[in-house]
Amino acid sequence: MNTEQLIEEAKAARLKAYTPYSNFKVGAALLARDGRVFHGCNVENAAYGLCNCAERTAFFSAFAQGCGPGDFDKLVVVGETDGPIAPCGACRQVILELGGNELPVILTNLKGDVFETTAAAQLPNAFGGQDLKRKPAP
Ligand SMILES: O=c1ccn([C@H]2C[C@H](O)[C@@H](CO)O2)c(=O)[nH]1
Ligand SMILES: [Zn+2]
Repeated sequence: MNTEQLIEEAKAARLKAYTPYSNFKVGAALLARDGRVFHGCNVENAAYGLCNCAERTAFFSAFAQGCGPGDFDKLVVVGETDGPIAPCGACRQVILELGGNELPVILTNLKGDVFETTAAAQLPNAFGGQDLKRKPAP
């Protein structure tokens, strides 16, 4: 599956978004190394803090269907933004740990603007599992 096809998958995922509060629909398509494509969309809730973004929905769906960390080739995210969508900080954290440093991340919009980056580039100086072992000796 090429990037253009994965962008179409992300647009299809976006149509499944549940956004009665923001009316801001986002779609994600996550390509696994084995060729499977996992859709993600944002799913909102009247308790606003429980809203889940498209990016995290895609990763959590992939894990629920047997994928593990680093099992992915590419992530596409599409929003209805003026320029390419910018993932929130929570998603950048999850994309980095579950997708791995080098995961290509394609950010786009409905007009066809595209920004190609990587998981690590989207979250400099990230907190990670390694930091949990960096406590000073008591
Ligand atoms: O990259 C993004 C940015 C925002 N949202 C969602 C969260 C919320 O449902 C709505 C408005 O922030 O858009 C995503 O799903 N992905
Ligand atoms: Zn997010």
